[in-house]
Amino acid sequence: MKFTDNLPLMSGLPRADLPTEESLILASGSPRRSQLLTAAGYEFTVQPASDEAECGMCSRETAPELVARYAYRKAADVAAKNEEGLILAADTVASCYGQILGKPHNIEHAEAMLRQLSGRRHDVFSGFCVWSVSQNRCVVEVVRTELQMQPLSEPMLADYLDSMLWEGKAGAFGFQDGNDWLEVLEGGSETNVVGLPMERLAEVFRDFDLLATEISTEKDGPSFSK
Ligand SMILES: Cc1cn([C@H]2C[C@H](O)[C@@H](COP(=O)(O)OP(=O)(O)OP(=O)(O)O)O2)c(=O)[nH]c1=O
Repeated sequence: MKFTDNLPLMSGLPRADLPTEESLILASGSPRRSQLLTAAGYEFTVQPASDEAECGMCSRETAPELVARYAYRKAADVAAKNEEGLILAADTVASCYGQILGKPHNIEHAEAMLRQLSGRRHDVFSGFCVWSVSQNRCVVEVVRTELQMQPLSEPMLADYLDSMLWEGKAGAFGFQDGNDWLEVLEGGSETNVVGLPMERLAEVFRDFDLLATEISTEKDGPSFSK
């Protein structure tokens, strides 16, 4: 089987007007998030958050709580460096039977994650934060998508590990990398799986005035449970 990172879901992505006059700043180094925003027709600059924004895993934290907290921290990190701007940050993890799977550290870690997911249902959660520096208000949202991974044969697993496409991807897989190895069961946002739920993002831009809350002084942002 040939694997390529090709984001087949690029047409017809929803786009909404930005809720403030500020320029959009993507606080993420993820190439997928840039590609999705570009494909939807947004203009933006990229300022990845510093690595420290994504640290400190709490043992009792659920996957949606974690991605909400990281998205908020990444947005806060970049907001602190800008006098104005509409900051967009996100974080994505996979979750399988309560275990949170982030980005693999190396090929052995990637293999262990893929063996764990093989043939199983699991969830992908993306949290995102839209933060207006001029208004000092933000929205944090989390979207869940449930997936079924086909059982991976040994040659398929070896091919995918050799391709190195797992690098930098939560759960060590790219939804965009295979042909039919992953099926969406519920929460049908394919863009959510690859790092940014474009449908919900457009709604949040549209309803920002209603949804946004004052930025608190709390380092990890508003408590989030879903
Ligand atoms: C599940 C899945 C994740 N991913 C990617 C999206 C994210 O880039 C990455 C999860 O890591 P994140 O920590 O969410 O993002 P990042 O490190 O790439 O970028 P930044 O922290 O600067 O925002 O996994 C895919 O590309 N395809 C998939 O199917």
